[in-house]
Amino acid sequence: MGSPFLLQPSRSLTEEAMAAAGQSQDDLKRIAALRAVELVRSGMVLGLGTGSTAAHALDRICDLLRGGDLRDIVGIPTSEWAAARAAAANIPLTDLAAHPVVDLSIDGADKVDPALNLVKGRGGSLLREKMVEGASRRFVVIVDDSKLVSRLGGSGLAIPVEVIPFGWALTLRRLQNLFDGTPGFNLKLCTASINTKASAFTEKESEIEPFVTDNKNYIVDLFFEDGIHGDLQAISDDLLRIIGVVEHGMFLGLATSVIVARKDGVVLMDKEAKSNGF
Ligand SMILES: O=C[C@H](O)[C@H](O)[C@H](O)COP(=O)(O)O
Repeated sequence: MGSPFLLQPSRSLTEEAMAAAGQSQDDLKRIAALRAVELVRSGMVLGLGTGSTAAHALDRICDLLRGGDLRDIVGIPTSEWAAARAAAANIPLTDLAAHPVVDLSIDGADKVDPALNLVKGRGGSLLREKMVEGASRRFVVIVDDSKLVSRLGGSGLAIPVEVIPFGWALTLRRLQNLFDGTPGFNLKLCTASINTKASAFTEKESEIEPFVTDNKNYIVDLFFEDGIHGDLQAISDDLLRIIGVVEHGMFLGLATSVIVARKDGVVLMDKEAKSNGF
């Protein structure tokens, strides 16, 4: 990994641990975000993440631009939310057509497993996130330690799958069939379309139908009582083979590092060394 991306602690671990003690979850998100933004250099093409943790990174980038510590940044937003937030912060925006290679993406995650596989998309923008972060030389994930899991798909949190409204009932049945017989498996469709925070879930097709009336894609949630067992890549391939499925929220092998803010300090997980205290 090249030196521009080397994570150097800005303060001692002890000092950071003291600062983190007694902090709220949002404070921990901010701490992780600030550490990630230390990797941003003038002139970079940045992937701008979505969600409450990424918001702290955007705010910090904005402050650095305002203070003249960063210059010539262009950002590729991973959602309409990120675009609006970046525009308000005067971060110039671009897209993957103009910049097919992104220097650095910084984004939160819903869950992170020990191999740095992620679940993302609970904020409703998994497709754009996967496109931008998949095109990034480096993808740094920022989380508080509540996001760490031993296995994806458990902890009462679903794997979101984006589907198109056309033929939705057939797509749902195909998804159901894929995991038929999997212990603890349950499937629900969010009663909110893509790019909106899910507000309710339902399993009954009669309740789903009224919501599938526009041309927006929808999120189907796959619940696994005890997490996903088995080969995640094979499951990903099976999901993407279902016609009507656009993308899913498992981000496998995309994160280059994860910055975890805990009450006792900040931990870096990266591909070379799975869990380095720093
Ligand atoms: O679609 C949303 C994104 O994947 C978010 O990065 C993810 O949901 C984490 O969000 P937050 O930082 O708000 O917990």
